[in-house]
Formats: sequence, structure tokens, C-alpha cells
Amino acid sequence: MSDTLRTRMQRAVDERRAAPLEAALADWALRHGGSQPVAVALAACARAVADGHSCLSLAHALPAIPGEHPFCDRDELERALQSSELVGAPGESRPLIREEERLYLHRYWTYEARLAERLRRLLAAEPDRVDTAALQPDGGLFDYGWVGDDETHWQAVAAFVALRHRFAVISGGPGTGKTYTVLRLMRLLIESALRAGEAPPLIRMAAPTGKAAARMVESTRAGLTEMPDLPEAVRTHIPLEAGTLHRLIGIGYGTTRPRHDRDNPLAADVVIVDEASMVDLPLMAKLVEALSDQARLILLGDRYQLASVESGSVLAELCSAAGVNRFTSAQQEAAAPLLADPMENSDSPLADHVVTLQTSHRFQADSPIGRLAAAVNDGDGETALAIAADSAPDITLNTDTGGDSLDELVEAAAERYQALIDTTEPQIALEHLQSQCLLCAVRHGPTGSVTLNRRITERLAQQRGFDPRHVWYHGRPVMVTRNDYRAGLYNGDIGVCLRDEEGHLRVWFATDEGLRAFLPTALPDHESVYAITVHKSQGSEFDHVTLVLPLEDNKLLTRELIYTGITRARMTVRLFGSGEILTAAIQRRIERHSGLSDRMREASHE
Ligand SMILES: Nc1ncnc2c1ncn2[C@@H]1O[C@H](COP(=O)(O)OP(=O)(O)OP(=O)(O)O)[C@@H](O)[C@H]1O
Repeated sequence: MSDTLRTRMQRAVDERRAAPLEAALADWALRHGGSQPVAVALAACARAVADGHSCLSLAHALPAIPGEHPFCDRDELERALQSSELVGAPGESRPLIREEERLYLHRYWTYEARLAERLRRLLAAEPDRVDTAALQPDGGLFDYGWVGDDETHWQAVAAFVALRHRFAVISGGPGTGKTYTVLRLMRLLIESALRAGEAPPLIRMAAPTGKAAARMVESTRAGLTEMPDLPEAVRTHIPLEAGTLHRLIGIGYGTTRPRHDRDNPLAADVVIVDEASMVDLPLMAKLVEALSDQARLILLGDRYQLASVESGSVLAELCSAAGVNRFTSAQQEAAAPLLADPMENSDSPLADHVVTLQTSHRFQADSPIGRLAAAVNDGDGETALAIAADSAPDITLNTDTGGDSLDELVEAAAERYQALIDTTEPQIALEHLQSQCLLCAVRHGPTGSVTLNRRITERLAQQRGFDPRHVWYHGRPVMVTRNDYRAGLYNGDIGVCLRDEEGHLRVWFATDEGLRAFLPTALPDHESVYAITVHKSQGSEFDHVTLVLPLEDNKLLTRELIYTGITRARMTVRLFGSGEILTAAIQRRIERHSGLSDRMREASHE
């Protein structure tokens, strides 16, 4: 019998329905006394994690060998789980943990439980008294020019929330002023310590990727130039450095155990994390464990963006448990001078910690891209299509995705990328790359990034007479796909290969230290970047974006993916895909199973 299961699992691996790890885990379970349903459940848990879930939700589906029907019925599964030595209750040390309708790999149960426990402690800390005077119009810190008399200045409220609590989330789309808010918040924290004769807080900034960290520094510097009245005594305590979260908590190459944890906490009074939507469950759990007891954690990000490719969507879950700008009555009272309208009462313990900024200061409020993004977030495919069809030149919609149309897309892209071949100036080539991008919803298939990269390379080679089989050529744009701290190149960095006067090929990047050239052989992992996936584009912005949808609907096409793709554009968006596929995508939400929201809800009943 067991051999049958092993054979079936192996067949699933051979047919690429299952990963080798799933078969290995099922085999391990059988060898360690697990029954067949338990072996299949263990493999299914590993698969759930690989698919981005924190656990296997038994309420959604019974465990199955991928591509087959559930392995057994619910009763048989219950009996198997209850009688197995491999399955334990929360807190037990067993490979699988059963908690209500959720089945976890032990490690993921621990991440989730510890994250929730630390967050609950942060939430339970006595709120600080905040003098709202500095945040009001007369305080002079926040520009009230754009806010109507009967409107709430949500940036000021976000600063209030982060000053009042040890844990705060400031969510907002591109240009909604997250950096603007955080700079003023840092100023208030530093000034209040200096006034009290205390040491100013040690503030550390970090982001999930090196590139996002570099952008954080860039925005902070730019924001500081807009604060000419900032006293020098305060300015010197505002950090002008940011690193990856891995680096912050001391996770090195080849280890997943951080140097900083409960026993060796981080030296930081305030930790500010940007692009927090990209932080997965294990990393978020390690981050909160590394905080000292008195530290303040501020997460910045966009609740509507795609989550990390790894398991968990912590930011989105915390935000959705909090709702959009609703406070408990106690907090409404404390924030009353800042709130224009009475708001709906919330009884979620998270509500007081989350503020959503909704006004972009980079685009006009009623810009077509802003309206399209809002319709996508509302799941309103019909309105999204109407905006897309009627907003040229900001947005254009190409619903004819036939072969000719795809050929034209490749042809037009190749035409534009000729500019990289026509220049020998790295600055000009890099600016050109910042100005436009072809974003693909998927990696494989006729409209996937792999195919489009290949086709554009071939077309350029034909037009410009080079051999497309040569990996390196003058004008090749590349994206780094792995951090290389020594080289100072990070996952997501985009560079361009140019031939210098002596005829040598060098790859140029705009880094913190200005333009730098690398030997092609010295680059960390990388790939051509005429077209990239929406996932890879997170944290980047371009003037002009073409978002290419697949020709067939697919469960990975979600509202979050479409939103992330279109909000990468600063000026224009071209949508390439059928109306049906676009609306189907807008209606589909990323669904990730986890127990985090339930655990946080429990906090209110403690
Ligand atoms: N209240 C405001 N009054 C005037 N200008 C503002 C205000 N808020 C933000 N801005 C300006 O809008 C621009 C975008 O703000 P900021 O960089 O803080 O946004 P962000 O949310 O951090 O954006 P991103 O997510 O793209 O990094 C900046 O130039 C900033 O100075």
C-alpha cells in the first residue's frame, strides 16, 4: 500500500504536479510511522507553504496528491490526524501542528504564533500621551494647504498613531507621503527627547530588498531638502542609511538564524521598515523577536500591493483586520483635535495602529491612473475597463491580443530599445531604462517575460546585425536577481552593458556611490530585462508601463497583481490583454491561508 503512495507521489513529481520536497516529506512520514493520510497531509502542508500560505486550511480542501482527488474523506483524515504521533497540538514539538481547521508545518506554526505574541505585546503597551498641537495647522509641521476644513489630515493622524503606540502601520500607494510623514514623525521624536534632556532615539531604517533600502535613503534625502528649517541638532539624528532587513537582524549567507533575537536584541529605539508588503512571515517573525522591549516598530507599505512571493502576507492581513481608518472610541477621543468627522468605532485591537493614506501628492487626485487603481482595488472590473477605454493618452487599452498584435508589441519594444544600442553614455542609457518597462503578469507562455525577452533580443539582433546567441552585447539591459553585498549590487538593480572606447564590454549601474561599471563576469545572478514580471517590478517605478496579460485566464492573475503593475507607472499605462481576462483578474483576490488574523482578534478578548 505504502509503495503505491510512494509511486503515486513519484509520478506526480515526474509529471511536475508536485515538487521533489513533497515526495521526500511523504516518504519521511511513512518511514517514521505516519499513516498514508498523514504522509499526504505533510506533503500538502509543504505545498501550501510553497504556494504562499502559512498553513493548510482543512476548511478549504482536504489534503491530496497534487492533480488527484483528496486522498481520503474527512472522517478518515480526522482519525488519522488524531491518532498520529507526527501530529501535535499547539505548543507541542511534532512535525505537524493542528490548530482548529489549520494544519501547520511546525516551523510555520512557531513563526505565526511568535509573531502574534510579540505583536500583541506591542499592542498592549500603555499608549504614550501625544500633544496634538504640533500636528495641527498652527504647529507648522504638516502642510494643511491641500486639506479642506472638513477633512482629516491623515498624514498628521498617522504621525499621531506612531507617536502614541509602539507599533504602527502607515499604508499608502505611491506618492501618498509615507516618507514625508515619517520624516516629521522622526523630527517630533527627536525633538521631544532633546527637550526632555534625554538621549535622542536611535532610529534604524530597513527594507526587504537592497534596492528598496537604497530608495528609502534616496527619498529620505530628498524629503530633507524640503525641510530647510530643520534644526541641525535634530537633523544629525535622522538616519541617512538603510540596509536590508536580513542585514539589520543579522542573517548571514547560508543561515536562517538571526544574530539578533530575544536574547540579543537589536540596538534600536525605533525601527522603520519600508516596502513592508514584501516581508514574508518568517522574516517578520524574526524582526519582531529581534526588537528590544522598549523599541517602536513602524511599518510602511501599500496594503493593496502583491505580497512577498514567500509564505504569508502579513501587512495585508494586519491592515484588513484593522479596516480603513477606523479607531476605537478611546483613540478617537485622544485624537479628537485631528479628526474632522466622527468616525465609525472599531473594536479590533489593530485598528488604532493602522492608518491608510489615500491622497497621492505626486499625481492629481483625479488622474486616470489613480482612478484606475482605485477601481481595481474596489474589485470593480466594469469601471476599470471604462476608465481604461476612455483615458487616452494616460491609459490605453489593447484588447486585440492576436499574433499580429503581439508581433507589433515586440516590434515596438525593439524599436524603443534601439536607443540603448545607439548610445555609449551610461547615464543616457540608464535614464532610458527608467522611462519605460514592459511588465508581464506571468513568466512563461507567449506573453510571459521569458518569451518576450527572447523575442525582443532576436528582433534587435536582426535589426542591428548582432548574434542573439552572444550573451553580452552593446546595449543589453540586465536585472540583478540576487543581492551581492560586496559588489554593492542588489536584487532588482537594473544596469546596461556598453562597449567602451577600447572595445571592452562593461555593465553600468547607478549605485549609491554614483555610476559604476562592472565586468560582465563579475555580476551576481542576473537576466535580460526588456520585459520583467510584475513581481520583480515591486519597488520600482517607470514613466511608461505596458502591462501584458496572458492570453488565458490563470489563478495567479489577481487584483493585487494588476494594481501593483499599473501603480508602477508615473505617466502612462498601456494595458495589453482582453477585457474578460482583465475583469476576471480584478475580481480575483490573493487568498492566503493563515491564522494570524484570528490570533490578533483573540488579543481583544484577553
Ligand atoms: N502633505 C504634503 N504636502 C506637500 N507635499 C507633500 C505632502 N506629502 C507628500 N508630499 C510630497 O509628495 C511627494 C511624494 O511623497 P513621499 O515621497 O513622502 O511619498 P511616499 O508615499 O513615500 O512615496 P513612495 O511610496 O513612492 O516612496 C514628495 O515630493 C513629498 O514632498
